[in-house]
Amino acid sequence: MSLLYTILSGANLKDIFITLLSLICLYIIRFYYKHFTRINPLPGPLPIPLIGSFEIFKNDIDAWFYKLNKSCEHDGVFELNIAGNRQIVITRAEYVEKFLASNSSSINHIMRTANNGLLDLFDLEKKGVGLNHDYQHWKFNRHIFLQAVMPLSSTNKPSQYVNLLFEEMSNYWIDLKHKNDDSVVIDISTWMRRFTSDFISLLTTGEQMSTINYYYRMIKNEEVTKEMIDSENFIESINTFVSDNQILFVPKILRNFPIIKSRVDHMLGNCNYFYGKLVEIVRKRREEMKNSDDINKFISKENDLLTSLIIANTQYDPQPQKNADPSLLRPMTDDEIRGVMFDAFVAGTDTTVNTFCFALYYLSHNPDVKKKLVEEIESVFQDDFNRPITFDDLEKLKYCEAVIKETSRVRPTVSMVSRYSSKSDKVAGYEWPSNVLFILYVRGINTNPLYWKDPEKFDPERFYDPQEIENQHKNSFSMFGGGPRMCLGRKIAMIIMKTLLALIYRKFDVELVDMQAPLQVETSTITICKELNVRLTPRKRVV
Ligand code: HEM
Repeated sequence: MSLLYTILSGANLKDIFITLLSLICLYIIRFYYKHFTRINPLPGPLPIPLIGSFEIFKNDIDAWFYKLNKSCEHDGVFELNIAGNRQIVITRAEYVEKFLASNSSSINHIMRTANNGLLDLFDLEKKGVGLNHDYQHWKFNRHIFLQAVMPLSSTNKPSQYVNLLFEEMSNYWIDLKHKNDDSVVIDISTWMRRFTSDFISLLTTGEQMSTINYYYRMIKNEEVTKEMIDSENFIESINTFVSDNQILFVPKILRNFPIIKSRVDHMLGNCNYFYGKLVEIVRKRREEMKNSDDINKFISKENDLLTSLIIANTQYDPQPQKNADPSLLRPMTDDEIRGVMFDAFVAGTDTTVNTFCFALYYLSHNPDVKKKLVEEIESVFQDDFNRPITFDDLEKLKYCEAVIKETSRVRPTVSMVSRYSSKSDKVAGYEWPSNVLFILYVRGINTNPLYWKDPEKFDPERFYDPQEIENQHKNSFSMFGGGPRMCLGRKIAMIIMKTLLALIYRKFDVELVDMQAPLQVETSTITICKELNVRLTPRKRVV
């Protein structure tokens, strides 16, 4: 330090300027030297030092990927540079087996990111599941999360919650309709964001937040309680995290650059608030359990996620694991539970909202598909259009499931899945060293004409007609990823979306307010439906 001071104090401004300029030039020369001598050069835009491509500052990264994918003519692999990191983008089904298989071939690519960004600053490097970069911690958290969530996925509970919340929400919609008009116009994406937050809250804690109620009261200009405001702030913090989480991957060296610093600081404040709330919830439940005079009531496979996480590997665990790896057999700490709860809220809310909104959009643009869906719903519920939808009903809603899958094919909410290699490996026909970031461009594969006829056409028969299902190319469709990092909430997500689609089309005629308007989307790590205005008209027989 003192040497630097001596040099600087003896130098004039011009010398400092020349030195700085020389250093920058050297850095640029080194950057491009490394770029042009890189291993396995692939087509892709020329990167800018430190930044990579300016497109990362745009709101819809997916639109950029989609365009690049087309211009690379479906060669199956191209490359990009984002924030100084080289990324190999895969768009062929044949090449993704290595990452998405459930066998040992995917073990070389188990991490999701390079971890040269700010994960540790946000205390995510060793926490939770989704962004966890520490193999042992990830394995433990994933094991316990899976153990807690899977039993719930085969009970009636998730459908019950959807029925309950839909009843509340649809009553508000009916109340909001104009007196002289039968219908109501709403931005369904805003309502559904609250719906899924209230749902995940019920699923994880057994307690409902009040965000649907808050939103209704805001529209009606009615008084809101402190509890409602707290719920709203809580979901606001989830939205902030989801919409700006690319900031976690900014290289450490850029952390204090002017615009980046304010975004990082804002996100830090947001995460601290979010973590604080979650820890509060965990501690409160522990306290309730400790003070309960009947601890046995907590020993159930139908527990909410939080209770299951607390009792996992304790004497109260209803499904003690005997043969598992010993490192997986300890109880979780409060901080670990907080990390997993964080994942449930972040990974479970926006993904589901957006897939649901996209389904409404495509159904409105495809009246024949909508007709077939409504016919299926009518055939399952016959004349009883008001009874709650059960887990058993969902089994019969096969076309409904095909609609959801087709929606995710043409417009996946998670359009990119990443993997970071820990060992050298052959991928997409090239030999790669370790520490390479691969992006499986799901939307590119899902709409690749090599595997799909008329790929842009919305046609749920692809997932309904047994012949079409039989002819599907392996790995040509992925909605929930695959292999050891496959989505942990996939079963619950399907339950929510099927129940919701059946409930809404059973009760309302759903139309887009503006059929000419394109989908309003924005992609950070997931594709978000920013707004979707629909007109809901109660179906005659149920009013
Ligand atoms: C339509 C709804 C959903 C979609 C499309 C979706 C999609 C995905 C995808 C593509 C991944 C990455 C998988 C991979 O890397 O191979 C993922 C991971 C994950 N999802 Fe979901 N998801 C949805 C709903 C949910 C829900 C409701 C939950 C929780 C209740 C959830 C929890 C998770 C978790 C914890 C991970 C991280 C797994 C890991 O890294 O090991 N997801 N999801």
